[in-house]
Amino acid sequence: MAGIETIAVLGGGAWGTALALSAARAGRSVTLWARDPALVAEIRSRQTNRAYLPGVTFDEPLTATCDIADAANADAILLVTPAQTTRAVLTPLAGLLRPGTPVVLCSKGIEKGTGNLLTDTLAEVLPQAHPSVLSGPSFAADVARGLPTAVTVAARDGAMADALAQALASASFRPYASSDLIGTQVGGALKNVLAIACGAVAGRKLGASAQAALTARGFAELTRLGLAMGARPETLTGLSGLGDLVLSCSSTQSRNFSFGHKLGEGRTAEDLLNSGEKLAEGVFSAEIAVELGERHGVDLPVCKVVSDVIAARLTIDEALNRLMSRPLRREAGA
Ligand SMILES: NC(=O)C1=CN([C@@H]2O[C@H](COP(=O)(O)OP(=O)(O)OC[C@H]3O[C@@H](n4cnc5c(N)ncnc54)[C@H](OP(=O)(O)O)[C@@H]3O)[C@@H](O)[C@H]2O)C=CC1
Ligand SMILES: O=C(CO)COP(=O)(O)O
Repeated sequence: MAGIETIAVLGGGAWGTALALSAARAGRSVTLWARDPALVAEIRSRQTNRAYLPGVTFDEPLTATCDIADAANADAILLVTPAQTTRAVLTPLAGLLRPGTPVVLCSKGIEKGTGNLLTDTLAEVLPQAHPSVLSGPSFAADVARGLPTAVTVAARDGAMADALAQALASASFRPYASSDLIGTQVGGALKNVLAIACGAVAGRKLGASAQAALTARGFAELTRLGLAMGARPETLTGLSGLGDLVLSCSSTQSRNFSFGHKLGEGRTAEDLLNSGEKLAEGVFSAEIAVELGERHGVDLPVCKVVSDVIAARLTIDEALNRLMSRPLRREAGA
C-alpha cells in the first residue's frame, strides 16, 4: 500500500485543528478545511484558532481553505465535525472522492433518526471511501500543545489501519491500529453519554464512590451494547473504550462531564443548550443510544436516565433513585 503523505482535515473546531497540527508534526502535508472564512483568514494570517484553541500558536505549517474541493485529492481525509453533521459535510465530496481513499471518522456519536454508526452514514454517502475511525483518550487542548497520548485507529482492512497509524504517529501521538470499526465507534459514542452521568454525580455532590461505581456500571453498558453489535472485547477494554471512558468520566476538561456537572447543579439541558454551552455530543446521542440498545435487546439503564434527564422527564434525584432501586442482580450477569 502506498504511503499516506497528504492529509485533509474537515472541521476547524478544537479537535479538527488539534489533529491537523498533530498530523503536521508527524511530517504530513496538511490541508485544514473549515466552513468559516474568518477562521481560514485567521489561520493563514496569525497561525491561531483563538475561538476553539485559545492560547495555542501553530508552529507547524497548515494550509487552510474554505473550499472542500481542495480536500478531495488528499491521500487520507479526517472528518472532524460534530457527529450529527457527518452526512451534510460528506455529501459535497460524493462526486469528488477517489475510490479507496480512507475517510477517517474522528467524531464521536450516533446519528439521530437512523441510529447509524458514522461508518454506516459514510457507506451511504461515500460508498467509494475506505471506512476508518480514530478514537481514544485525547483532549484537543492536550494534543494541540503536543502533550502525549495514544489512540485507536481502525480501518476496514488491517493494512490500511497500519498505514494510517504510520502516517499519524509522532513523538507525542501514538496510534494503535485495529480493524474493529464497530467497537472503536461504540466506545467513543457511549462514553460521552456516560460522562454526562458522571458529571451529574459530581455536580450533585454524590461523592467519589458514586462516580467510580457509575463509571464501572457505565462500562458494563458500553460492553453489553458493543458486544451485541459485534465489537471485539479487546477494543472495548482498550484506548477507545475503557481508556476514553475513564478520561471523560473523571475530568472537568471533558465538555460532556462539564455539561453533566451543570445538570447536577440544577441547570436544565434546555437552558444549557440555549446559552451557548460547548459541544457535548452525549446530549445528542443519549436517546438514540437507548433506542439502539432496544434494537439489540440490550438494557442501558445509565444511558436511559441521562436521556430522560436531558429531556426533562426526570430530575437528578429521581435518576439516582431509579438506578439505586433496580432489582438486585449478579455482577457477572451484567
Ligand atoms: N475536542 C476534543 O477534545 C475532542 C473531540 N472529539 C470529537 O470531535 C468532534 C468535533 O469536536 P470538536 O472539534 O471538539 O468540536 P468544536 O465544537 O470545537 O468544533 C466544531 C467544528 O465543527 C464545525 N461545524 C459545525 N457544524 C458544521 C457543519 N454543518 N458543517 C461544517 N462544519 C461544521 C464548527 O464550525 P463553526 O465554528 O463554523 O460553527 C467547528 O469548526 C466531536 O464529535 C467530538 O466528540 C474527539 C476527540 C477529542
Ligand atoms: O473525546 C474527548 C476526549 O477523548 C473529548 O471529550 P469531550 O467532548 O467530553 O470534551
